[in-house]
Amino acid sequence: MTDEKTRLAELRDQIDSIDQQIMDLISARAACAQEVANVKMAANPGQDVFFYRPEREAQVLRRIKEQNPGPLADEEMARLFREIMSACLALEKPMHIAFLGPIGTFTQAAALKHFGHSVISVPLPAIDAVFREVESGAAHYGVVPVENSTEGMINHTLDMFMSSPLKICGEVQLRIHHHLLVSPESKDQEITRIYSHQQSFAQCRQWLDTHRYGIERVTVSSNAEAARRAAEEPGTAAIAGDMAAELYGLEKLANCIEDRPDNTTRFLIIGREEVSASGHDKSSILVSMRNKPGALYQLLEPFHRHGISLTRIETRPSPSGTWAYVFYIDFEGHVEDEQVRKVLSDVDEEAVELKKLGSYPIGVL
Ligand SMILES: O=C(O)C(=O)C[C@]1(C(=O)O)C=C[C@@H](O)C=C1
Repeated sequence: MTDEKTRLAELRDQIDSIDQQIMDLISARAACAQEVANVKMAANPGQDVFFYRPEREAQVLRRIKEQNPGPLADEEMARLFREIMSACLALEKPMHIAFLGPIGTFTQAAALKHFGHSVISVPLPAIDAVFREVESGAAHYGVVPVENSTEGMINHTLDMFMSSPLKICGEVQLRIHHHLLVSPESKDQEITRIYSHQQSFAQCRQWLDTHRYGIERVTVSSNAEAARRAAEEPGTAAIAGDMAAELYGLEKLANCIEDRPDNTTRFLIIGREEVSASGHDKSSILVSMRNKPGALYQLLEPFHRHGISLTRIETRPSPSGTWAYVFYIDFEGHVEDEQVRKVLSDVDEEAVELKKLGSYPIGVL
């Protein structure tokens, strides 16, 4: 044998033996998770058992990122553990996750990034349908988009919280890369029409005006639907992401055409229960104030006084009357924290209505 062959054979023997150890350890971990499920069921006989623990998952993934010795990148190591935990949770209870579909959307990519690939993901046609599926108990959790770094808030999602009893259980951010996609048959043809979702057109406006000026742009209900049409109609293209391209066998005419290279969408995980503190959390509330001078100051002043950082404030028209407003506020901390408790009590005194939408771990992945 040559030196190369000898050395490769040695290294591959080492890899085989390490793989065996990894497998034994993953199996031991999975058996532990099964036992955790037994303990949870025994402690809550006849009740709804919450097998998925977002705060615990966030703590596990944070520790992995902190203690990762390399050479794998922290994100890569966390992704591997994300999948191990996903498989362990599926052993405890297979999770049904509703998401804004159809399959191949960025929301599905966000759902899989957050929960891993061992969940059953259920596509639904609209944001309110995702809420209803979780409210009725048909799905354990739901995933909906809430804001994009280029285009701003997704108002439909914010407005759903005014009437829904659901809680926010988590958040996940996804870098959004859009491509100009065509079917292999259309690759050498003239493109006369481009399909996409209205948000994606907005995120690629400058690129389209510069590189495909004058071509008809047709808005459809999702990027995946755009990809489906481009796959079926010769001479058309779609703006969509990698998942949709793969699903419909499309090729890239142009790669990463979003106007801002940091284009990111934030998604919320919605569920029926409150999440305990993970040590690095965020909270969301909806507040309506009396329409009087200084109302906004009165609302924000307690946050300053108690040293709580706001991460977002949005104004939405109130369903209760013309020119009345509801504020949607995200801030750092958990409702179990002393300072947050004080802020919320001060805000509650001044507000017409205060609705706590949930405290949840700040996205780890
Ligand atoms: O710690 C638990 O409660 C578990 O169920 C175990 C485990 C894990 O695999 O680490 C699995 C699912 C939960 O979402 C969190 C953690």
